[in-house]
This record gives sequence, structure tokens and C-alpha cells, in this order.
Amino acid sequence: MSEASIKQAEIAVEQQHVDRVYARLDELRSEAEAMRDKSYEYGREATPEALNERDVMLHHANRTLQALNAESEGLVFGRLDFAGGDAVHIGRLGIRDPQFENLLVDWRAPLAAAFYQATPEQPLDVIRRRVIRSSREQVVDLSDDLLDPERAPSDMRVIGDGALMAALTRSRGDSMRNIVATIQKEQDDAIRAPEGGVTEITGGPGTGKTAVALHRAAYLLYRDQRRLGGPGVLVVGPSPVFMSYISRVLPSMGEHNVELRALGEVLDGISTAKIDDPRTAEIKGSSRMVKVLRRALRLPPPEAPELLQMFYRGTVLKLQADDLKRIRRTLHNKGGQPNRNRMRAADALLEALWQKAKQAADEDFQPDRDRLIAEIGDRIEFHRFLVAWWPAVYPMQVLRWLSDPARLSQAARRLLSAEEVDLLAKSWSEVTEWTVADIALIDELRVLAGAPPKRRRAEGEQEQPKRAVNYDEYAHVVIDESQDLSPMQWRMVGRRGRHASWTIVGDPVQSSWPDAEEAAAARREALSAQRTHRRFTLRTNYRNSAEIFALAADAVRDLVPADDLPVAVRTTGVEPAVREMPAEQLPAAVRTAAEELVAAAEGTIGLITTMARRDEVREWLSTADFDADRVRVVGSLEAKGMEYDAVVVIDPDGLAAESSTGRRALYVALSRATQLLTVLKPS
Ligand SMILES: Nc1ncnc2c1ncn2[C@@H]1O[C@H](COP(=O)(O)OP(=O)(O)OP(=O)(O)O)[C@@H](O)[C@H]1O
Repeated sequence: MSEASIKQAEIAVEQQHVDRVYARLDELRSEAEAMRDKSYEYGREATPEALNERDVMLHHANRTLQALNAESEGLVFGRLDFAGGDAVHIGRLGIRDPQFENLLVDWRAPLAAAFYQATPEQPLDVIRRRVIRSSREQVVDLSDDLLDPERAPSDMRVIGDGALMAALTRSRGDSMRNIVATIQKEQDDAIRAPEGGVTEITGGPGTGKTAVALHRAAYLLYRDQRRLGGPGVLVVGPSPVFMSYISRVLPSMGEHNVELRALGEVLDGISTAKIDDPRTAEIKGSSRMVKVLRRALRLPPPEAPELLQMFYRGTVLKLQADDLKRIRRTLHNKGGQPNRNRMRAADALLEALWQKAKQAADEDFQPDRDRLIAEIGDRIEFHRFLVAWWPAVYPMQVLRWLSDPARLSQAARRLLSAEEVDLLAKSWSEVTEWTVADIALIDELRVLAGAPPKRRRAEGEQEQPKRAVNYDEYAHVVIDESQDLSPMQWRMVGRRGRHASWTIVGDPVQSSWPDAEEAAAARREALSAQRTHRRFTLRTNYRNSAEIFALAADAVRDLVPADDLPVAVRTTGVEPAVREMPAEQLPAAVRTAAEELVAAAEGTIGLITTMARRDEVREWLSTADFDADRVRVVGSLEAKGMEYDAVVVIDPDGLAAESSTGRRALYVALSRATQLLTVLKPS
């Protein structure tokens, strides 16, 4: 038999199994639907027992349906043949036949671990590992590894090799795909690491850190649905573009109960993607801001009254500006959140009025403490004063107050320089939209100020979602691109995982945060409750061709130890194109490069430029003649974590100059392409 017909025969064998799996999937779906319908009938009886049973059935039926309805593409992707003749198929879910025999083993089940862990040195009883590639329900390709040739039966057929290479060469779309069929052993070690404590995954660009973190989330949910499924898993990443890029990976594995939030979306009720200029972001992210904000809350609100005057039984009692200042200082020194201290503030003012009354006492005026406090405390004008002098404060309002440079200078005395105060005040003076760095400050103020009194719900207003606002009891928190978190952002995410276990993913070499030590200290603080720390380092770059990565690595080779740079495994024989041109010819050069790449590459084309020139570059492309649907123009910070089939890096020196981490930002931009890279250098 020719090689091609052997392969076709093996594909036919696998197709039979895949057909059985899909037929069984249909049966299970019908059963789950029937259970859901039946649960509605139970509900009609409306006794507490029936309702309870209905809820349990409905929950179970809905979960099963959700899992069964997850994209069915590539449901069956692997097979293991063991010494002794047994074989199992591995898939995105576990499916059993009516006799309870395994038709498909979930990739996260212990039985499937050998699919990822077996090597020729340690075959773990596996003789042949087969990767099955399907298009919808049709098997289209197979690829085998023979792990233990000595024990292989003579009639065992081994087809091709290189499922990983085939997966890496394929063009990518707008969404990241799951990699369940080709997870590599070093990646699997991190995915299946125990849940508790902190699991850190480091590695260079394209080593699969994001993919591994998401597969780990799916694995942990599978292993401990009860603990993680309820309080939930939070995944935090750099930008909404990135969150959208990774958003389909978990649902494609049947996991829907995971919250994905960009750093600008962590706080409930606000969402932003706006980015400050690097210098402003650096100040806003610094842990010095904790003190600045604390002090800001101690300052009197703008236009706070400076005199309290009460007529009491023919006498005028006055608290002057100095008295009021002293009372405010004492209240703050006692600690506690200002919004929770409003009663204390009222008590302190009344007590001070009583002291004044005592001083004014004479034969005609004999005040009684309890009566004075009760009477004045009930007066509407006293309440009006209190509301103006010690109002409920709202985090965003406090930041807006700090757009007044005089006020900000007071809060920032000896913490920020005059130049830093100017930059911040300016950034808050015309806020139309908060920035990503502001979100961590707003969250800090939320905690420092305490919850303001609840607003009464207006008629017809919807009730809030059942979950607590700013839910901070996640069971597992995944942080991607962790090297870029500012100290203030570490504080913000730390709050959301006080009782959680953590998966932290990052690459220090790609950092865009200038003060590594300050960020490390904030991170230690955020994770201080964690006892166990385990670390995995991924060393193979699966994204870039070796030719592209060599150019990217040149940008940082003299800045970092060689060991921190991964090894790219795939060569294409195509060198990146590096072109120089006078600055005025840059727009035409960008159009030409984009047109060439659209014609030459399948999939997505990324044009990476400085943050400042994004709109200009979009404008240049408006006259280009190509399929614009596949082209994305992004700023260097937005390119974090992303990947495209072909990339144009526009003005590399400008990219490095714009970022406070210089050539590291360039390294990120140059390591985004899977197939083709063009670099345009204006002079
Ligand atoms: N085992 C694998 N099989 C197939 N594809 C893989 C594998 N590991 C990684 N990849 C692919 O390599 C690319 C890079 O992965 P990923 O984005 O997770 O890397 P990263 O380490 O997070 O990169 P960066 O630090 O640059 O953001 C993705 O397309 C991913 O699907």
C-alpha cells in the first residue's frame, strides 16, 4: 500500500470512532434537554421539595448542555495506544457510552495526562501518540509519534510526524485558539501544577504563556468545579483588544464561568482603554500615590464652610476655621474611612459646641450637655453644615478635585515634584474619560474612603446584579502580562484575590514598567498571604519563525542574560524585510508594505506604530487598495500579548523612544509576527 493510502485507511478508522462520539453527543444532548423540560414540570407543583429538586435538575441540565454545545470543532483530537493493546481517545470533553465505557477522555482527566507527558525517554506505557485533526466532524489529517518502537506491534501504523509544526504553520485568525491537541510537556507541567498558592509562569515571547494560563484555568475548573465554579476565576490582561483576542479559548473548552477583564475594567461600573502618556502613567502607577490619596482625603472638600455658628438659648456658639481644622485633624488621626466616620464627625462638632457653651456659661446661661447635644443635633441647619463640611465622598470626585494644582500640591508635599504635580493636575483637569492608570487610583480611593451611604433606588430602576459589587472573593486569579502591572495595579488586583490561589504569567524582558523593584515590592505585598510559590519557565518560542525572532532578540540582546531569550523552533527561510526611507516617504512605504503583506500572507496583518501616531497611520491607509478587514493598526502598548500572521513595525526608533523601557517595547513589537515581518525605518 502506498503511504497515502495507508494514511487514508487510518483516517477511515479514526472517522468511525469520531462518528460514534458525535452520535453519542447527540443522544446526551437530547437527554439533557429532556431533563431540562422535566425540571420545568416539577416547578409547576411549587412545593418547596419540588422547587428544590427542580433547581438542582435545571442547574445540572444547563451545565451539561453548555458543555455539550461548546464549539464541536476538534472535539476528538488525540489517541493513545498503550502497551498491552488498549487505546483511548482524548477530547475536549469526556463522553461515555450507555454502558459507561469511555468513548472520549477529557484532556484534563488523569488518564489523559500521558498524552502530554509521555516522551521517548519516558513513554509512560504509551506506544503511539496520535494527533487527529478534523474539520467540523470530518477527520482530515493524522500525525503520530512512536514513543516506544521496541514494544510496538508489527502491524501498528505510524503516520507522518509534526502535529505541532503543522499547528504552528497554520495562519491565525482574530481569536486565539485552544492548543489542547499539541500542548508540550514543559507546558503541561505548568498546566497541571497543583492549585494552591502562587504558580508563576515565565518565558519569552510566544512561549505559550497565555495559552498555558488559560488551559490551566480550564484544568483547575475541571478538577475542582465546586471550589472554583462558585466564587469563580478572574483572568486579568492588559487591554480589551487582548481580552477579546483570548475570549474564545475557554468557551471552546466548555468553560463559560470565567471573568475576563482588562486592567481598565477591573473595577465594576467603569471601563476604559484610554492610556496616559508614559510619564503620567508612571506617576499614577507609583506606590507613592497611596500616600497622596490618603492625604487628599484628609483635606477639607472644596468650598467646605469655615465657620459653624449656632444660636442656642440666646447665646451664639461659634466654631471658627481653626477649631474646625483641629476637629477634622483629630477625626482623621483616629483613623477609619471618612464615609464611615460621618456620625463621629457630627459627635465631634456637637462636643466642640458644648465646650464653647460651657465657656460661655454664666448666671443666665446654664446649658446642659445632653440637652444641648440633642437639640442642636436635631436641627436642620446643623445637618446642612455637616453635609457641606464632611460630605460623603466619591472616588472619582476626589480625583477630579485633585485637578486643582494647589490642592494636589498639598496632598503631594514631599512625595511628588512640582513637574509631577503639574502633569497629574493637567491629566485630571479635562477628564472626559478616565484612563487605565486612573482605575487603580479610583479603586484605592474606594477602599480608603469607604462605601458612601446607599442612594435610594429611583422608581423603575433595575436592581443590581446578585453578585456583590467589586467582588473580591475570587477563588483563582490569573494575571497575564504581569510584568507590566504598576504597583497601584498590583494593589488593585491583590484585593480581588485575598483568599484566592494565583497563576501569574509574565516576561520581565518585555516589561513596560520602569521601576522593577517598586513593582516587585507591591507584588510581594499583594501576594503576602500565599505560602506556596512554584515557578515554571517556558523556553521554546512557538510563535515566531527563527528568522523573525533573531531580529527581535537583537533589540535586547545586550540588555538581558542570554538565558532569558527563548529559542524559536520553526524556520521558514524568509528573512524579515528592513527598509529605510526619508521621513516624508513613510506614508507611502507603509501603504506598500501593508499591500504586500495582505497579498503574501493569509490571516491577520498587524501594523504596529507609536501610540501617538495611530490615527495618522490609519489615515495613510485609507487610500490603500486591499482587503482592510484583515488589517489592524495598533499602538505599541496595544500590541502587548497579541499576535498576527504578518506585521509591519513602523518607526522602531520612535517606538523605543516613546516608551520608558525603550528597546524592550521594541522587542515586544518585533516579536508579534508568526510568518512575515517588515520593519520601516524613517530617517
Ligand atoms: N503547544 C502548542 N501548540 C500549538 N500552538 C502553540 C503551543 N504553544 C503555544 N502555541 C501558540 O503560540 C502562540 C504564542 O502563544 P502565547 O500567545 O500564549 O505566548 P506568550 O508566551 O503569551 O507570548 P507573549 O509573551 O509574546 O505574549 C499562540 O498562537 C499559541 O497558540
